[in-house]
Amino acid sequence: MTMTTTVTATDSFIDALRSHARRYHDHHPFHVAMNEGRLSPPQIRGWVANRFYYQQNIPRKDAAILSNCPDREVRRRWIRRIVDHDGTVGGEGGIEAWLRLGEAVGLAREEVEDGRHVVPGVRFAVDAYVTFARTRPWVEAVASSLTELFAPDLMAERLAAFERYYTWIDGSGLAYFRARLRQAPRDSEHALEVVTEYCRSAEEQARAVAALSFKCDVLWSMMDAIDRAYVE
Ligand SMILES: O=C(O)c1cc(C(=O)O)c2c(n1)C(=O)C(=O)c1cc(C(=O)O)[nH]c1-2
Repeated sequence: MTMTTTVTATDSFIDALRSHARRYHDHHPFHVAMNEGRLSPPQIRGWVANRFYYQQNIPRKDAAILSNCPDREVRRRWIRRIVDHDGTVGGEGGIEAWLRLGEAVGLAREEVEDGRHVVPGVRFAVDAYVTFARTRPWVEAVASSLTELFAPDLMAERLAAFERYYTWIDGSGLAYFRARLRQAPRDSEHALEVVTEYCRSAEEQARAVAALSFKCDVLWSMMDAIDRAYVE
């Protein structure tokens, strides 16, 4: 009886999390235009340069989670995310791969790294995500990473769109997205294990769901700011 009740509560919790797919940024008009091949080279460049600010800050966000997390088993797996983005030596890691994407779309490394193209709304949204991870309970920060449940479908669609429509971009520049196709499912599976383990009460589960809503807002706000700067 207790068992059945627990399973049902966990299932509806997972459903509530997964239902956020509806609010994911793949539905944003800018992403829709990107995946339909309707963006110009300057618009693609604007997106790549702005998204770099997100990439740059993901390891700091994950380090904030590590610093707040008392569970050694969780830390052992979570630390992998930082290594994935930073690499361990020069020339490796997701941030480097994103810089190469920048080069492939015609942006000099320096102009991506120094953030000169980053618009205020993107900076504000990314900073809010890092602050959330620093200041909220670590399990909520883990829950906020669960947008990655929805990322692989978008990555696959994006890869196909780039190969089909944006043939002016050298295919080697897309390595970042290929790597995320493997990493995102592994990461989101772990994050889902953690939140289902730690969020048992209705209140804890509601806070996890709210954290994921917040993160959907972060991603959506970034797209709004990019859209405003390069499309409208
Ligand atoms: O391009 C995208 O649409 C997209 C979305 C997300 C996401 O859903 O948060 C991430 C990424 N990419 C990504 O590359 C990445 O490394 C990443 C880390 C995280 C996170 O919250 O910890 N999300 C994402």
